[in-house]
Amino acid sequence: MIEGIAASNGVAIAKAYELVTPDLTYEKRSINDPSEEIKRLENALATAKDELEKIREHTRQTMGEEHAEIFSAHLLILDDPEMITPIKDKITNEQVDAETALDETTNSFVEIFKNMDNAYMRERAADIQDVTKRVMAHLLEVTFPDPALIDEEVIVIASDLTPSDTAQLNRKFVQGFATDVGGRTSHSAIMSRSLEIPAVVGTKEVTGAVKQGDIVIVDGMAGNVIVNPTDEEIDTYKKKQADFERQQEEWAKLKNESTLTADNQQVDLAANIGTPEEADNVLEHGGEGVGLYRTEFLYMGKNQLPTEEEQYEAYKDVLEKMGDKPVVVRTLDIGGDKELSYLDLPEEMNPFLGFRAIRFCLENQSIFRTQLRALLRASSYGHLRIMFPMIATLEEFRDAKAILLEEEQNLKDEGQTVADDIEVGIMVEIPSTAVIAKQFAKEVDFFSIGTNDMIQYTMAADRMNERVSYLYQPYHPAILNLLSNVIDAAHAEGKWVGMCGEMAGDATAIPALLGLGLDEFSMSPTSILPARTQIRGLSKETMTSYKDNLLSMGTAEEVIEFIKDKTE
Ligand SMILES: C=C(OP(=O)(O)O)C(=O)O
Ligand SMILES: [Mg+2]
Repeated sequence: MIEGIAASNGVAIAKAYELVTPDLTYEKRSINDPSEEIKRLENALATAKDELEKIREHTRQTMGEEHAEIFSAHLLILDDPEMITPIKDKITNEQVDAETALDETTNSFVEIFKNMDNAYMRERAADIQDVTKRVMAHLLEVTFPDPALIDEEVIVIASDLTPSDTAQLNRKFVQGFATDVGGRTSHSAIMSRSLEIPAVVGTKEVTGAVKQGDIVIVDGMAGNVIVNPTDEEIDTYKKKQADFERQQEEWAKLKNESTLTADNQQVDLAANIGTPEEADNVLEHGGEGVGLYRTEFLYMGKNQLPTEEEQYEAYKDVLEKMGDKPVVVRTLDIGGDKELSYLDLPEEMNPFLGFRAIRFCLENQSIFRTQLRALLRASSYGHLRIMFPMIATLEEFRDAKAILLEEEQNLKDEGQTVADDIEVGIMVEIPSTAVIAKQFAKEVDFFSIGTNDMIQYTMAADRMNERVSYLYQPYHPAILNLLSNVIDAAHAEGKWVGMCGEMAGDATAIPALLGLGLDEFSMSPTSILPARTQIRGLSKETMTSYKDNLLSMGTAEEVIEFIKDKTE
């Protein structure tokens, strides 16, 4: 049994599918028979084309035309004589092997494209690199894994899964996944919860311990992975799986109830989503709104920026689905573990502390303005709230809001309708903002606390790094004091406070958050009904009476003990 971090509830039992990037190193060779090498190259190109066509078709069916386009771009490269002829010429003229000719030729194209003063051409560089890897794998006769092509029930085993790998996983076949690295709040873990795929992350060793085809059990509740289980173990976990399903049926009975505490105080339970389709999940799980729509996923899994029209359609779709329930849309929060290869931003030493989110948007105003226009145009189709991510200073908020107001005016001048009740708020995820929440509260309409980042910045413990995960402590008194400061500051100005970090759905944290006065809890859709069940059993008045005790404790352990003791 391998222990890791429980990332997404449920139990899965299936064959292992190893998702590993193959070793693509090769030795440069001189050759005698260029025609033989050219034949090898042509075969590799043909296999790559075949695969790309299948992937394109699969993506078109599962994710739509727009996402399939990237593969059409890849296919064009493989058919482009300006790319392929120089590779063949190099084999013939320099008498080198196909691997060397492919690598050196494509590298020189990548270098040229990367340095062009044109975003479109820079995007082509990333495409060339992607297809080259696939062709190279076929030349070297190593397997190139394609998560999108999985067509039998498996558990995906990987060192790490990027958010875009995770987005490609097909829920019908992928029963669960387990990774070496990552934490509960890394974005692949968050996505596994929205896809409702049981997952264990941060095991440090699962890729070493599991071979392709081994039978694997993933227990996403306990955070365990069992490799090649005995029949007895399989029976035990099948029972656990059935218990979990029964429990879900119990929770489902509260789907249409409002969220009231035992002493009749109301709180709002909203959900976090990454795609418009997930809005259906929110309603299915009884969500009272969307507390965080992470729009960056609209920008991922493709090879260029989404247009204003594409964004408008996506926002309108979510707003219409949610009807009069509020939808908090967060503007682009790119950076950290969410990369956009086509923007070709320079690598940074500390991406989580780097050029990301609102910092990027204020410097790339045309990208930001396009998003704001799409949002404003969609605003009349539902109940929209706009939220800026990673706000560290008041100036950032003022600048972002000024741009929003300018775009609103521009649209009105063009004769477009814009809703007149859009609240504008910020994520509180940087300690500087939490500390001076009082000053911010005078200017914003609401706060949503992003504990995923706030904890990593307060504790100086990378949320993705399993080696420091022991320091990533949601219940640390420093965190509780920051939360309390933000909530009190907002309430003093008559503003509401939500939380859209993963802590909002955490059963140990919920009693404390209720006591600190949090108004809105936004979580993975699947956490809503268990949270509602729990909150109906808690008295807000009693929890509030524990506030001073909680804030004056010395360690996270003491906080956990105290909460357990008071809620058992
Ligand atoms: C909700 C948050 O944003 P993200 O997880 O997307 O960084 C957060 O930081 O808590
Ligand atoms: Mg964040």
